[in-house]
Amino acid sequence: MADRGGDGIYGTEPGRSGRTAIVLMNLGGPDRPEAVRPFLFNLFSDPAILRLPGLVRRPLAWLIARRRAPVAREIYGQIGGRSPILPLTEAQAGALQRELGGEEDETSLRCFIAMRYWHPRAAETAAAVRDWGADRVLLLPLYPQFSTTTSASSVAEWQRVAARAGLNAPTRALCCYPELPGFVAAQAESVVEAVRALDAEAPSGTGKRRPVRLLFSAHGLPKRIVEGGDPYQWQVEVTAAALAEAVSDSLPERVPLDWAVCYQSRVGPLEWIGPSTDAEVERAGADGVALVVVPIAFVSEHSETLVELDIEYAELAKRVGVPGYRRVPAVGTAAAFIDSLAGLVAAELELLGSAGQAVGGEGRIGRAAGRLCPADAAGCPCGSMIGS
Ligand SMILES: C=CC1=C(C)c2cc3[nH]c(cc4nc(cc5[nH]c(cc1n2)c(C)c5CCC(=O)O)C(CCC(=O)O)=C4C)c(C)c3C=C
Ligand SMILES: [Fe+2]
Ligand SMILES: [Fe+2]
Repeated sequence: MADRGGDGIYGTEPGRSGRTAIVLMNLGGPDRPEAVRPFLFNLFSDPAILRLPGLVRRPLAWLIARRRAPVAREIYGQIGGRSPILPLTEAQAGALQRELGGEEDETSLRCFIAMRYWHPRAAETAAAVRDWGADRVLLLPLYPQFSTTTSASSVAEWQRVAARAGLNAPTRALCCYPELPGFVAAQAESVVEAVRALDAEAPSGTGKRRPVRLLFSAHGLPKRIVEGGDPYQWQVEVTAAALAEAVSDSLPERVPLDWAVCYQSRVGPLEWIGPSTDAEVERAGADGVALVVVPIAFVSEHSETLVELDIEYAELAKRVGVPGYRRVPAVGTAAAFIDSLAGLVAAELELLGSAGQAVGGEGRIGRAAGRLCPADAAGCPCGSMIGS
Protein backbone atom coordinates (compact mmCIF):
# COMPACT_ATOMS: atom_id res chain seq x y z
CA MET A 1 0.00 0.00 0.00
CA ALA A 2 1.36 3.41 -0.94
CA ASP A 3 1.51 6.22 1.61
CA ARG A 4 -0.94 8.84 0.38
CA GLY A 5 -0.12 11.40 3.04
CA GLY A 6 -2.54 13.38 5.18
CA ASP A 7 -4.52 11.75 7.95
CA GLY A 8 -5.44 8.76 5.79
CA ILE A 9 -8.71 7.92 4.15
CA TYR A 10 -9.84 5.17 6.44
CA GLY A 11 -11.65 7.22 9.00
CA THR A 12 -9.28 6.45 11.86
CA GLU A 13 -9.11 10.06 12.99
CA PRO A 14 -11.56 10.89 15.80
CA GLY A 15 -14.72 12.46 14.41
CA ARG A 16 -14.18 11.12 10.90
CA SER A 17 -16.50 8.61 9.35
CA GLY A 18 -15.83 4.98 10.13
CA ARG A 19 -16.80 3.16 6.97
CA THR A 20 -15.98 4.17 3.43
CA ALA A 21 -17.56 2.34 0.49
CA ILE A 22 -15.96 2.71 -2.94
CA VAL A 23 -18.40 1.59 -5.62
CA LEU A 24 -16.73 0.55 -8.89
CA MET A 25 -19.24 1.04 -11.70
CA ASN A 26 -19.14 -0.77 -15.01
CA LEU A 27 -21.46 -1.88 -17.76
CA GLY A 28 -21.75 -5.57 -16.89
CA GLY A 29 -22.28 -8.41 -19.30
CA PRO A 30 -24.20 -11.68 -19.62
CA ASP A 31 -22.88 -14.51 -17.45
CA ARG A 32 -24.52 -17.27 -19.56
CA PRO A 33 -26.21 -17.52 -23.00
CA GLU A 34 -29.73 -17.22 -21.50
CA ALA A 35 -28.75 -13.91 -19.92
CA VAL A 36 -27.97 -12.25 -23.27
CA ARG A 37 -31.53 -11.19 -24.08
CA PRO A 38 -32.47 -9.77 -20.64
CA PHE A 39 -29.06 -8.01 -20.55
CA LEU A 40 -29.81 -6.40 -23.91
CA PHE A 41 -33.31 -5.48 -22.73
CA ASN A 42 -31.82 -3.71 -19.69
CA LEU A 43 -29.36 -1.88 -21.96
CA PHE A 44 -31.92 -0.65 -24.47
CA SER A 45 -34.41 0.25 -21.69
CA ASP A 46 -31.93 2.83 -20.43
CA PRO A 47 -33.19 6.33 -21.33
CA ALA A 48 -29.53 7.40 -21.71
CA ILE A 49 -29.15 4.86 -24.55
CA LEU A 50 -32.58 4.96 -26.21
CA ARG A 51 -33.71 8.56 -25.81
CA LEU A 52 -37.44 8.08 -26.10
CA PRO A 53 -40.35 8.38 -23.65
CA GLY A 54 -40.73 5.32 -21.40
CA LEU A 55 -44.02 4.23 -22.99
CA VAL A 56 -42.34 3.82 -26.39
CA ARG A 57 -38.87 2.93 -25.11
CA ARG A 58 -39.69 -0.20 -23.16
CA PRO A 59 -41.61 -2.07 -25.91
CA LEU A 60 -38.99 -0.96 -28.43
CA ALA A 61 -36.22 -2.20 -26.09
CA TRP A 62 -38.01 -5.56 -25.92
CA LEU A 63 -38.13 -5.75 -29.74
CA ILE A 64 -34.51 -4.67 -30.26
CA ALA A 65 -33.31 -7.12 -27.59
CA ARG A 66 -35.21 -9.94 -29.28
CA ARG A 67 -33.72 -9.07 -32.68
CA ARG A 68 -30.18 -8.45 -31.43
CA ALA A 69 -29.99 -11.46 -29.07
CA PRO A 70 -28.98 -14.10 -31.69
CA VAL A 71 -26.16 -11.84 -33.01
CA ALA A 72 -24.98 -11.02 -29.49
CA ARG A 73 -25.20 -14.69 -28.42
CA GLU A 74 -22.95 -15.58 -31.33
CA ILE A 75 -20.48 -12.87 -30.25
CA TYR A 76 -20.40 -14.15 -26.66
CA GLY A 77 -20.28 -17.73 -28.01
CA GLN A 78 -16.80 -16.99 -29.33
CA ILE A 79 -15.57 -16.31 -25.78
CA GLY A 80 -17.21 -19.20 -23.95
CA GLY A 81 -20.81 -17.88 -23.93
CA ARG A 82 -20.26 -15.25 -21.26
CA SER A 83 -18.66 -11.90 -20.64
CA PRO A 84 -15.47 -11.84 -18.52
CA ILE A 85 -16.27 -8.30 -17.34
CA LEU A 86 -17.39 -9.25 -13.80
CA PRO A 87 -14.40 -11.43 -12.79
CA LEU A 88 -12.04 -8.84 -14.28
CA THR A 89 -13.78 -6.01 -12.42
CA GLU A 90 -13.60 -8.09 -9.22
CA ALA A 91 -9.85 -8.38 -9.73
CA GLN A 92 -9.64 -4.59 -10.10
CA ALA A 93 -11.76 -4.08 -6.97
CA GLY A 94 -9.48 -6.41 -5.02
CA ALA A 95 -6.33 -4.69 -6.28
CA LEU A 96 -7.71 -1.22 -5.51
CA GLN A 97 -8.85 -2.29 -2.05
CA ARG A 98 -5.37 -3.66 -1.31
CA GLU A 99 -3.75 -0.46 -2.63
CA LEU A 100 -6.01 1.64 -0.40
CA GLY A 101 -5.18 -0.47 2.64
CA GLY A 102 -8.70 -1.84 2.90
CA GLU A 103 -7.54 -5.44 3.08
CA GLU A 104 -5.84 -4.89 6.40
CA ASP A 105 -8.92 -3.24 7.81
CA GLU A 106 -12.04 -4.27 5.91
CA THR A 107 -14.24 -2.63 8.50
CA SER A 108 -13.07 0.84 7.41
CA LEU A 109 -12.89 0.64 3.64
CA ARG A 110 -14.41 -1.74 1.16
CA CYS A 111 -14.69 -1.81 -2.64
CA PHE A 112 -18.06 -2.84 -4.06
CA ILE A 113 -19.14 -3.39 -7.68
CA ALA A 114 -22.33 -2.08 -9.32
CA MET A 115 -23.01 -3.09 -12.92
CA ARG A 116 -25.42 -1.09 -15.07
CA TYR A 117 -27.09 -3.83 -17.11
CA TRP A 118 -26.32 -7.15 -15.44
CA HIS A 119 -25.54 -8.52 -11.99
CA PRO A 120 -24.53 -7.32 -9.50
CA ARG A 121 -27.03 -4.56 -10.37
CA ALA A 122 -26.90 -1.22 -8.55
CA ALA A 123 -29.97 -2.05 -6.41
CA GLU A 124 -28.28 -5.20 -5.04
CA THR A 125 -25.09 -3.27 -4.33
CA ALA A 126 -26.86 -0.33 -2.68
CA ALA A 127 -28.54 -2.79 -0.29
CA ALA A 128 -25.14 -4.41 0.44
CA VAL A 129 -23.52 -1.00 1.06
CA ARG A 130 -26.37 -0.03 3.38
CA ASP A 131 -26.20 -3.34 5.29
CA TRP A 132 -22.43 -2.97 5.67
CA GLY A 133 -23.11 0.35 7.39
CA ALA A 134 -21.24 2.73 5.08
CA ASP A 135 -20.79 6.25 6.44
CA ARG A 136 -19.71 7.66 3.10
CA VAL A 137 -19.80 6.44 -0.47
CA LEU A 138 -17.59 7.26 -3.44
CA LEU A 139 -18.91 6.26 -6.87
CA LEU A 140 -16.05 5.34 -9.20
CA PRO A 141 -17.10 4.75 -12.81
CA LEU A 142 -14.61 2.49 -14.58
CA TYR A 143 -14.89 4.63 -17.70
CA PRO A 144 -11.89 6.96 -18.06
CA GLN A 145 -13.87 9.21 -20.43
CA PHE A 146 -17.18 10.62 -19.24
CA SER A 147 -20.30 9.96 -21.29
CA THR A 148 -23.96 10.58 -20.58
CA THR A 149 -24.50 6.99 -21.84
CA THR A 150 -22.11 5.34 -19.37
CA SER A 151 -20.87 7.17 -16.23
CA ALA A 152 -23.85 9.53 -15.97
CA SER A 153 -26.30 6.70 -16.52
CA SER A 154 -24.67 4.57 -13.79
CA VAL A 155 -24.54 7.47 -11.31
CA ALA A 156 -28.18 8.43 -12.00
CA GLU A 157 -29.30 4.85 -11.46
CA TRP A 158 -27.35 4.70 -8.19
CA GLN A 159 -29.06 7.84 -6.99
CA ARG A 160 -32.49 6.28 -7.61
CA VAL A 161 -31.80 2.89 -6.06
CA ALA A 162 -29.82 4.21 -3.08
CA ALA A 163 -32.75 6.44 -2.12
CA ARG A 164 -35.10 3.48 -2.47
CA ALA A 165 -32.79 1.33 -0.31
CA GLY A 166 -32.68 4.00 2.40
CA LEU A 167 -28.95 4.51 1.95
CA ASN A 168 -28.42 8.08 3.12
CA ALA A 169 -24.64 8.25 3.61
CA PRO A 170 -22.90 11.28 2.02
CA THR A 171 -22.09 10.30 -1.56
CA ARG A 172 -19.82 11.74 -4.21
CA ALA A 173 -19.14 10.60 -7.79
CA LEU A 174 -15.95 10.89 -9.82
CA CYS A 175 -16.75 12.08 -13.33
CA CYS A 176 -13.72 11.15 -15.46
CA TYR A 177 -9.97 10.65 -15.74
CA PRO A 178 -9.05 10.57 -19.45
CA GLU A 179 -5.49 11.74 -18.79
CA LEU A 180 -4.81 9.79 -15.57
CA PRO A 181 -1.01 9.36 -15.53
CA GLY A 182 -1.06 5.70 -14.43
CA PHE A 183 -3.69 4.83 -17.04
CA VAL A 184 -1.66 6.48 -19.80
CA ALA A 185 1.63 5.01 -18.52
CA ALA A 186 0.27 1.45 -18.29
CA GLN A 187 -1.11 1.62 -21.82
CA ALA A 188 2.00 3.32 -23.19
CA GLU A 189 4.18 0.53 -21.81
CA SER A 190 2.14 -2.13 -23.64
CA VAL A 191 2.07 -0.04 -26.83
CA VAL A 192 5.86 0.35 -26.82
CA GLU A 193 6.23 -3.40 -26.33
CA ALA A 194 3.89 -4.07 -29.28
CA VAL A 195 5.65 -1.55 -31.55
CA ARG A 196 9.01 -3.19 -30.78
CA ALA A 197 7.59 -6.66 -31.45
CA LEU A 198 6.20 -5.55 -34.83
CA ASP A 199 9.48 -3.87 -35.68
CA ALA A 200 11.43 -7.00 -34.77
CA GLU A 201 9.28 -9.29 -36.92
CA ALA A 202 9.47 -7.02 -40.00
CA PRO A 203 11.46 -8.53 -42.86
CA SER A 204 14.92 -7.00 -42.89
CA GLY A 205 17.10 -6.56 -45.93
CA THR A 206 15.42 -3.58 -47.57
CA GLY A 207 17.32 -1.25 -45.23
CA LYS A 208 14.04 0.49 -44.45
CA ARG A 209 12.02 0.17 -41.24
CA ARG A 210 8.38 -0.89 -41.56
CA PRO A 211 6.02 1.95 -40.64
CA VAL A 212 3.63 1.37 -37.77
CA ARG A 213 0.33 3.11 -37.04
CA LEU A 214 -1.20 3.29 -33.55
CA LEU A 215 -4.95 2.85 -33.82
CA PHE A 216 -6.65 4.20 -30.72
CA SER A 217 -10.00 2.44 -30.86
CA ALA A 218 -12.83 3.60 -28.59
CA HIS A 219 -16.45 2.48 -28.30
CA GLY A 220 -18.52 4.69 -30.63
CA LEU A 221 -21.57 6.81 -29.89
CA PRO A 222 -24.44 8.06 -32.02
CA LYS A 223 -23.44 11.39 -33.57
CA ARG A 224 -26.49 13.18 -32.23
CA ILE A 225 -25.48 12.39 -28.62
CA VAL A 226 -22.10 14.07 -29.15
CA GLU A 227 -23.76 16.99 -30.94
CA GLY A 228 -25.98 17.34 -27.85
CA GLY A 229 -22.88 18.22 -25.78
CA ASP A 230 -21.66 14.80 -24.58
CA PRO A 231 -17.90 15.35 -23.97
CA TYR A 232 -16.97 11.67 -24.56
CA GLN A 233 -15.39 12.12 -28.01
CA TRP A 234 -13.41 15.15 -26.85
CA GLN A 235 -12.13 13.19 -23.85
CA VAL A 236 -11.23 10.19 -26.01
CA GLU A 237 -9.07 12.57 -28.04
CA VAL A 238 -7.45 13.84 -24.81
CA THR A 239 -6.49 10.24 -23.92
CA ALA A 240 -5.20 9.56 -27.44
CA ALA A 241 -3.00 12.67 -27.49
CA ALA A 242 -1.57 11.90 -24.02
CA LEU A 243 -0.87 8.32 -25.01
CA ALA A 244 0.76 9.25 -28.32
CA GLU A 245 3.05 11.63 -26.47
CA ALA A 246 3.93 9.06 -23.80
CA VAL A 247 4.72 6.47 -26.47
CA SER A 248 6.97 8.78 -28.47
CA ASP A 249 8.76 9.80 -25.25
CA SER A 250 9.50 6.21 -24.31
CA LEU A 251 10.31 4.87 -27.77
CA PRO A 252 13.73 6.24 -28.64
CA GLU A 253 14.10 3.95 -31.68
CA ARG A 254 13.24 5.64 -34.95
CA VAL A 255 10.33 3.45 -36.02
CA PRO A 256 8.22 5.48 -38.50
CA LEU A 257 5.08 6.01 -36.44
CA ASP A 258 1.76 7.80 -36.79
CA TRP A 259 -1.56 7.48 -34.97
CA ALA A 260 -5.30 7.81 -35.47
CA VAL A 261 -8.43 7.69 -33.31
CA CYS A 262 -11.34 5.52 -34.43
CA TYR A 263 -14.61 4.14 -33.10
CA GLN A 264 -15.89 0.58 -32.94
CA SER A 265 -19.00 -1.42 -31.93
CA ARG A 266 -21.67 0.50 -33.81
CA VAL A 267 -25.20 -0.87 -33.39
CA GLY A 268 -28.52 0.39 -34.77
CA PRO A 269 -29.56 2.57 -37.69
CA LEU A 270 -28.34 5.98 -36.46
CA GLU A 271 -25.22 7.69 -37.75
CA TRP A 272 -22.31 7.18 -35.30
CA ILE A 273 -19.14 9.18 -34.81
CA GLY A 274 -16.21 8.13 -36.96
CA PRO A 275 -13.98 7.12 -38.49
CA SER A 276 -14.95 3.54 -37.81
CA THR A 277 -12.28 1.08 -36.74
CA ASP A 278 -12.93 -1.17 -39.74
CA ALA A 279 -12.44 1.77 -42.15
CA GLU A 280 -9.13 2.52 -40.41
CA VAL A 281 -8.00 -1.11 -40.72
CA GLU A 282 -8.75 -0.93 -44.45
CA ARG A 283 -6.85 2.36 -44.75
CA ALA A 284 -3.84 0.74 -43.06
CA GLY A 285 -3.97 -2.03 -45.66
CA ALA A 286 -4.01 0.51 -48.48
CA ASP A 287 -1.14 2.46 -46.88
CA GLY A 288 0.91 -0.68 -46.18
CA VAL A 289 1.44 0.17 -42.49
CA ALA A 290 1.42 -2.31 -39.61
CA LEU A 291 -1.12 -1.71 -36.81
CA VAL A 292 -0.98 -1.57 -33.04
CA VAL A 293 -4.61 -1.44 -31.92
CA VAL A 294 -5.20 0.14 -28.51
CA PRO A 295 -8.57 -0.08 -26.71
CA ILE A 296 -8.53 3.35 -25.06
CA ALA A 297 -12.05 3.60 -23.64
CA PHE A 298 -12.11 0.26 -21.79
CA VAL A 299 -10.14 -0.65 -18.68
CA SER A 300 -10.90 -4.37 -18.85
CA GLU A 301 -11.32 -7.05 -21.50
CA HIS A 302 -14.80 -7.97 -22.73
CA SER A 303 -16.63 -9.00 -25.88
CA GLU A 304 -15.65 -5.90 -27.81
CA THR A 305 -11.92 -6.32 -27.27
CA LEU A 306 -11.80 -10.13 -27.36
CA VAL A 307 -14.12 -10.61 -30.34
CA GLU A 308 -14.16 -7.40 -32.37
CA LEU A 309 -10.51 -6.43 -32.02
CA ASP A 310 -8.88 -9.86 -31.62
CA ILE A 311 -10.93 -11.86 -34.10
CA GLU A 312 -12.96 -9.68 -36.49
CA TYR A 313 -10.52 -6.84 -37.13
CA ALA A 314 -7.50 -9.17 -37.04
CA GLU A 315 -9.14 -11.18 -39.85
CA LEU A 316 -10.03 -8.01 -41.75
CA ALA A 317 -6.43 -6.81 -41.41
CA LYS A 318 -5.19 -10.05 -42.96
CA ARG A 319 -7.72 -9.79 -45.80
CA VAL A 320 -6.80 -6.22 -46.71
CA GLY A 321 -3.04 -6.82 -46.52
CA VAL A 322 -2.10 -5.02 -43.28
CA PRO A 323 1.55 -6.14 -42.88
CA GLY A 324 1.38 -6.72 -39.09
CA TYR A 325 -1.35 -6.53 -36.42
CA ARG A 326 -1.03 -6.42 -32.64
CA ARG A 327 -3.70 -5.63 -30.09
CA VAL A 328 -2.65 -4.09 -26.80
CA PRO A 329 -4.44 -5.45 -23.69
CA ALA A 330 -6.75 -3.27 -21.60
CA VAL A 331 -5.02 -1.98 -18.45
CA GLY A 332 -6.83 -4.36 -16.06
CA THR A 333 -4.88 -4.54 -12.79
CA ALA A 334 -1.63 -3.02 -14.10
CA ALA A 335 0.15 -1.61 -11.04
CA ALA A 336 0.54 1.89 -12.51
CA PHE A 337 -3.18 2.10 -13.26
CA ILE A 338 -4.37 0.84 -9.86
CA ASP A 339 -1.87 3.06 -8.06
CA SER A 340 -3.10 6.14 -9.95
CA LEU A 341 -6.73 5.17 -9.37
CA ALA A 342 -6.02 4.90 -5.63
CA GLY A 343 -4.52 8.39 -5.71
CA LEU A 344 -7.68 9.69 -7.41
CA VAL A 345 -9.87 8.00 -4.81
CA ALA A 346 -7.85 9.57 -1.98
CA ALA A 347 -8.24 13.04 -3.56
CA GLU A 348 -11.99 12.61 -4.07
CA LEU A 349 -12.46 11.37 -0.50
CA GLU A 350 -10.93 14.60 0.74
CA LEU A 351 -13.93 16.33 -0.86
CA LEU A 352 -16.41 13.90 0.62
CA GLY A 353 -17.61 14.87 4.06
CA SER A 354 -17.96 12.37 6.83
CA ALA A 355 -20.46 12.23 9.68
CA GLY A 356 -20.77 15.78 10.99
CA GLN A 357 -17.98 17.08 8.77
CA ALA A 358 -19.47 18.34 5.53
CA VAL A 359 -16.81 19.78 3.24
CA GLY A 360 -18.93 20.76 0.25
CA GLY A 361 -18.08 17.99 -2.21
CA GLU A 362 -20.74 15.53 -1.08
CA GLY A 363 -23.79 15.01 -3.26
CA ARG A 364 -21.79 16.18 -6.27
CA ILE A 365 -20.19 14.68 -9.36
CA GLY A 366 -16.84 16.06 -10.48
CA ARG A 367 -13.07 15.83 -10.21
CA ALA A 368 -10.92 16.98 -7.33
CA ALA A 369 -8.44 17.98 -10.04
CA GLY A 370 -10.98 20.46 -11.48
CA ARG A 371 -13.03 20.60 -14.64
CA LEU A 372 -11.24 19.40 -17.74
CA CYS A 373 -13.87 19.82 -20.44
CA PRO A 374 -14.04 22.92 -22.61
CA ALA A 375 -16.65 25.52 -21.61
CA ASP A 376 -18.99 24.61 -24.48
CA ALA A 377 -19.27 20.94 -23.42
CA ALA A 378 -22.84 21.25 -22.17
CA GLY A 379 -22.91 17.59 -21.12
CA CYS A 380 -19.96 17.92 -18.69
CA PRO A 381 -21.43 17.37 -15.22
CA CYS A 382 -18.47 18.68 -13.21
CA GLY A 383 -19.57 20.31 -9.97
CA SER A 384 -23.27 19.59 -10.41
CA MET A 385 -25.43 17.75 -7.89
CA ILE A 386 -25.84 14.04 -8.55
CA GLY A 387 -29.19 13.48 -10.21
CA SER A 388 -29.68 17.12 -11.25
C1 LIG B 1 -16.99 3.59 -23.34
C2 LIG B 1 -17.78 2.60 -23.19
C3 LIG B 1 -19.10 2.40 -23.80
C4 LIG B 1 -19.95 3.30 -24.44
C5 LIG B 1 -19.77 4.78 -24.66
C6 LIG B 1 -21.09 2.56 -24.86
C7 LIG B 1 -22.19 3.07 -25.57
C8 LIG B 1 -23.16 2.29 -26.19
N1 LIG B 1 -23.24 0.91 -26.26
C9 LIG B 1 -24.33 0.51 -26.98
C10 LIG B 1 -24.75 -0.79 -27.25
C11 LIG B 1 -24.14 -1.99 -26.82
N2 LIG B 1 -22.99 -2.06 -26.08
C12 LIG B 1 -22.73 -3.39 -25.80
C13 LIG B 1 -21.67 -3.88 -25.08
C14 LIG B 1 -20.75 -3.11 -24.41
N3 LIG B 1 -20.63 -1.73 -24.40
C15 LIG B 1 -19.59 -1.34 -23.61
C16 LIG B 1 -19.14 -0.06 -23.36
C17 LIG B 1 -19.72 1.12 -23.86
N4 LIG B 1 -20.90 1.26 -24.48
C18 LIG B 1 -19.00 -2.54 -23.09
C19 LIG B 1 -17.85 -2.57 -22.13
C20 LIG B 1 -19.70 -3.63 -23.60
C21 LIG B 1 -19.38 -5.10 -23.45
C22 LIG B 1 -19.98 -5.80 -22.32
C23 LIG B 1 -19.39 -7.18 -22.24
O1 LIG B 1 -19.02 -7.81 -23.19
O2 LIG B 1 -19.29 -7.65 -21.14
C24 LIG B 1 -23.75 -4.20 -26.38
C25 LIG B 1 -23.87 -5.72 -26.24
C26 LIG B 1 -23.03 -6.50 -27.16
C27 LIG B 1 -23.57 -6.47 -28.54
O3 LIG B 1 -24.74 -6.82 -28.74
O4 LIG B 1 -22.84 -6.04 -29.43
C28 LIG B 1 -24.62 -3.33 -27.03
C29 LIG B 1 -25.86 -3.70 -27.80
C30 LIG B 1 -24.98 1.70 -27.39
C31 LIG B 1 -26.26 1.70 -28.21
C32 LIG B 1 -24.27 2.80 -26.90
C33 LIG B 1 -24.52 4.24 -27.02
C34 LIG B 1 -25.63 4.83 -27.32
FE1 LIG C 1 -21.76 -0.44 -25.62
FE1 LIG D 1 -16.09 17.25 -17.78
